[in-house]
Amino acid sequence: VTQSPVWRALSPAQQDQTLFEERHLRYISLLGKGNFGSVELCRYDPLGDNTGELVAVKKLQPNKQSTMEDFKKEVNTLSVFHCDYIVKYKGVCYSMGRLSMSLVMEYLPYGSLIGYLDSNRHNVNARRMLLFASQICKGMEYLQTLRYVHRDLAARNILVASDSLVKIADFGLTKIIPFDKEYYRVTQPGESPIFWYAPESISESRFSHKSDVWSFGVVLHELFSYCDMNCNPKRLCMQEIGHNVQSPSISMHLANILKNNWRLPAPPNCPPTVYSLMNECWAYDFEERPCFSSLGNQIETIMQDERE
Ligand SMILES: N#CCCn1cc(-c2nc(Nc3ccc(C4CCNCC4)cc3)nc3c2CCN3)cn1
Repeated sequence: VTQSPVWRALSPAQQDQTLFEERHLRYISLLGKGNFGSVELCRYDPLGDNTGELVAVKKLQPNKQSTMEDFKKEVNTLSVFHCDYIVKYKGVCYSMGRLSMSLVMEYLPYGSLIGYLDSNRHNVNARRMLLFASQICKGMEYLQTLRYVHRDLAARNILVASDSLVKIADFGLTKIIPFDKEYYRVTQPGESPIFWYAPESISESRFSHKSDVWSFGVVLHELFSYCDMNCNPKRLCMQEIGHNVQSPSISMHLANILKNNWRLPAPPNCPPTVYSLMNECWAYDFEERPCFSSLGNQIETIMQDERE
């Protein structure tokens, strides 16, 4: 279509396929809400005949946590990624005369890993979980080649494209590591998902590919727990810390129990090889943690054994 005479007649702005006109975005339903804003299911229907494509539109809720500046960074970050295991950027939609903007992405029909595993627990076996884990690994390996740290790797931010494909989403907290350092130090830790954080991230706000590896270990735990809310990482950590402990000393208590070598317990029926992989990711010293490429190889090996 982009070489037809009709197309050639359009102006460059009209040919820009990453620009979505608000008047053609038809709201269908709410897909997710967070401290970032909200994600809506819309149909982009310029012909007005319901033949348009379904898209996921993330609208920014400017609040104390996330500003328009952060949102623009998130849009720019996502727009440079081209990877089968990272949710696809489609473009932006400006409204109120460029005063507000929305991020348009591919719509993944099965939602987040949390809802999917909870409702498909009987037909998702260890092999399929390892397939998902290896895809997340490949996505993280790709991010690492571009020097990005995700900083919010968690099952809630993994989306399910089909019964055999998951993708990493939500790059609201993603940072690029400066060329002369091996880590990123955050100044203003907002709403921090500390139960997915490595010890050095909790106590020094220090983030690196190795802190993403720690979070990947927690995602493995969520996977093999079928994202059961009764044994999610936050609940298990709070049980250990003591439910009566209040913020902000929770992070200090969490840092302490991790320093004393407490770790999340093995999920029920979790293969011992998978639990030891989690514990490799949870090495206290970040230099001892495996890199994503070695994690990917180990997962492939375990998948072979699971097949036999
Ligand atoms: N990550 C992150 C946190 C923010 N967030 C992202 C999305 C998102 N959801 C989908 N798809 C989606 C979502 C839910 C359902 C159902 C599940 C059953 N209950 C009813 C709803 C179905 C399909 N596709 C996306 C996105 C972003 C790009 N493409 C939602 N929240």
